[in-house]
Amino acid sequence: MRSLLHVLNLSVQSPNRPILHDVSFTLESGQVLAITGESGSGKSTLALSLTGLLPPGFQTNGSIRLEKTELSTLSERDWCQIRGKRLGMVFQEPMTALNPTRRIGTQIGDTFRLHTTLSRREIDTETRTLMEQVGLSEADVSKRAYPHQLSGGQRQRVLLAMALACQPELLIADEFSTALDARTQAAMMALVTRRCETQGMAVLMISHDLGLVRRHADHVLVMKDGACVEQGTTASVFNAPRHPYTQALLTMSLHGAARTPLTPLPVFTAPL
Ligand SMILES: Nc1ncnc2c1ncn2[C@@H]1O[C@H](COP(=O)(O)OP(=O)(O)OP(=O)(O)O)[C@@H](O)[C@H]1O
Repeated sequence: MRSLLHVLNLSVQSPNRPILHDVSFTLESGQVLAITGESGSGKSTLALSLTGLLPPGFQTNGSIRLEKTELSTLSERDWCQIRGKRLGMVFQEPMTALNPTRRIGTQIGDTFRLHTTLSRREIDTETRTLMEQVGLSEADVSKRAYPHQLSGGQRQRVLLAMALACQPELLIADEFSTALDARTQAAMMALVTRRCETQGMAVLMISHDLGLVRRHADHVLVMKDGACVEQGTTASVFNAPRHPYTQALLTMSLHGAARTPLTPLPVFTAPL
């Protein structure tokens, strides 16, 4: 296994105040790292820093290295070569990530058009295969459909297809399965895990769902107030949490109370 992502002393400052403080971790290829912590602890800010998508006016310090590429100083032009190709992303709200005016097949195909030299026919075949892999069979969803014709879960599947299209080295998934039903969530995670095993893809998943984290992550990093309070293998963090905050999170989760104080309930988008 090779070391893929190195984050060293990453700090992020919004125009008003510091948000992340000296966050450091590494992620190896083929491994799943879960970032967890309560609402407002900085998980999404971390995901945005790793994808070069922080809002204007935010400043970062420290290093984010994807193998030999330093990401923290990349120009927007260079980012376009990395996002969608070496780095796949799936975020929480599929409707904002998809273009409402373009058919879903076209949007999946765009990823191939942008990053590969595949012919039109090959892109068509790849798009169909990917749609099947994420559970969007032709019988249920046409690739000619528009995002608004899909349910929230189907839109998340489209986003996952786009993220996986170019076989990225790293997938960053921010609460992407939170709004999915248990069966769909399990199917999507199985697909992601298979990519880790067969292609060595690494996954940084952000989730407040400790059950999901325990089932799927190899390592866990716990965040509080923009800092990492604990990190380690999933077994060590769950079986012998050292930090009182981690202990409290696990206790709340055990008693089914985690969701209430940690994060608002997910918003479901009903099928149209
Ligand atoms: N665009 C922004 N401008 C200013 N502050 C922001 C912005 N986005 C996030 N923050 C602040 O940064 C802190 C961390 O927010 P972030 O969304 O990263 O937390 P989170 O752990 O992902 O929370 P959640 O689980 O609710 O998504 C919060 O205090 C938030 O108010």
